[in-house]
Amino acid sequence: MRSSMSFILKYINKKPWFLLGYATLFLESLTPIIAILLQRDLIDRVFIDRQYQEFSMLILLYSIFFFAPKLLFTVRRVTFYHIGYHLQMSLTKEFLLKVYELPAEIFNKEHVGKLLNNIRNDISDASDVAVNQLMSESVKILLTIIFLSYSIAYISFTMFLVVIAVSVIYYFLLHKFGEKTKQYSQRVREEKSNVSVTIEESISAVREIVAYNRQDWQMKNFENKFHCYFKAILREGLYKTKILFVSEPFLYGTKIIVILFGGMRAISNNVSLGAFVVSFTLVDQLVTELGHLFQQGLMGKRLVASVNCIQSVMGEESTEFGTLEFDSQIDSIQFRNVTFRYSPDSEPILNNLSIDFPIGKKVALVGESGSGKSTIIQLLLRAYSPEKGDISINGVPVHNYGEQYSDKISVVFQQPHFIPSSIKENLVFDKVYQQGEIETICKEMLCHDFIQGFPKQYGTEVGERGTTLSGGQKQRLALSRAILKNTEILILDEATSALDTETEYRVQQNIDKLRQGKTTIIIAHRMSTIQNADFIYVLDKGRVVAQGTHETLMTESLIYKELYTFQQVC
Ligand SMILES: Nc1ncnc2c1ncn2[C@@H]1O[C@H](COP(=O)(O)OP(=O)(O)OP(=O)(O)O)[C@@H](O)[C@H]1O
Repeated sequence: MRSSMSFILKYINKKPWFLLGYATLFLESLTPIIAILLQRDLIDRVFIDRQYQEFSMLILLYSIFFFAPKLLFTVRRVTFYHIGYHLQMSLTKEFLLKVYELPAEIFNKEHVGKLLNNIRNDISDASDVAVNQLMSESVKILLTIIFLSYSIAYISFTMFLVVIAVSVIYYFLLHKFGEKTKQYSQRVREEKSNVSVTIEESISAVREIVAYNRQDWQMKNFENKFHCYFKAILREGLYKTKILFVSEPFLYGTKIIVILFGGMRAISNNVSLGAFVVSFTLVDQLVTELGHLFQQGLMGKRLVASVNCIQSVMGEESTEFGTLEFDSQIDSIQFRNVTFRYSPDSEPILNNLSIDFPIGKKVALVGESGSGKSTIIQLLLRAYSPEKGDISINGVPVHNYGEQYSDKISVVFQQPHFIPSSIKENLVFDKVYQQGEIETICKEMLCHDFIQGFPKQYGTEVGERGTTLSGGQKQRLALSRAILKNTEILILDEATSALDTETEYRVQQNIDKLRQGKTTIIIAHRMSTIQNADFIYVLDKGRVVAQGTHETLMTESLIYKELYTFQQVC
């Protein structure tokens, strides 16, 4: 638990707030005990010794010390919530930054739903348990236990020894039950995460599920996952009940011992009636607080489980990029003898592949589905590293460049993503462009008219994944975004596949005009899209099998000719 706490502490940036929090917490722990101790004077001096003149003063003091903790509790809560929310925010930010740095293969292993679950549940759970429970509530309980023990020792040392014995036994119980509790908690987390993943998938694939009438199958799938989650919760609950079965009788047994022991001493006049009543109240309170501390100990195990889940992502190795400045113009893009596979036990996708992308030209990659075209793009975007060979720009391995690398390349995929914000925001991101500049590009990409057709025009909100737009509209918007960025390299990976042939032709013409003299790499199954490229690479099973212009390939490459003629026939 110590390592989990030190992990959390790294992200707390509101340390001065602790001062206020702990000052109120100190007073909040002390004041109720003073209120209890005042009861002894109330009984012994007012009721037994009949000093009635002290009655009103003692009642006033009692009321103050009785009500003060309620006020202090509110101040403490607000203070620690403040710390907790800031912790949650900085931890989430760090988590997201880490996700951006992760190598692409993580997203194959770790489901996006799982990552979302980390953000939604584990981070908020860890922040809440660490700050509001362990740093606040546990410290308050510990302080209360110390004050109570001191007060008990002051009244009766023998009772204090009983209390010590109870504490020691509690400590061993916690040790015995703690590890198992952590395991049950972890299991609940995993099952909950599986349920989240299933829900996330059900919603993302809603169209396919309805179209294929798979609702019942999906519900069954969800039921199975939920059943496992429920079973995990049940097991955790049963275990918690088992803990209560052991700890509760032990608590009540202690109270009975104190009544017996204290009562006998009061009967034999060894302690005053007031001292007996107060010491019993103190012990009663102490035993309750020990029970709370025990629960906090189990909470600590919950924290460890949450932190473990967060660390499983935060602990992953980030993709290592260099820091090399990238100010110069691009004059070469080379793949040299590149071999690549997605996982060590699978077949290579690219086989000793060498490509020189001509600079300032429109270059196309064609080949059958699965021949490795998109993989080449992923490697150029540095999402993966090759197993063998080099990928370099201006003779420097691409991984050596720093952040400026991404300013050199823009990319449009077949299914572009948008942030839930306005069309304009999605076009510019954090860059500043004149409205006229944006509109000119949008006109060229044939999306200005449909944007103007929306009631809020460029201020129209697009939902997550651009749900308010059609497939073709999304692609044209994504093209505008990329063209606006005006990078030295533009990659279009099936970027116009959702457009009808005529619109695609017009958009392509305009891209060619705007990208004159700049490097554009294009992948498309529709041969008419790539036909006018300056240079075409034909791929087959991860190798370049032919290269040249459309005219030369039609005479020299059987594969290319077949791809072309087949589409003409269809
Ligand atoms: N993330 C991935 N993890 C594992 N295998 C992958 C991954 N992406 C692609 N592959 C595999 O790599 C091979 C090449 O895929 P790639 O997407 O590069 O081909 P492509 O030529 O672009 O195909 P298409 O024209 O259908 O888009 C395929 O066999 C595919 O199954």
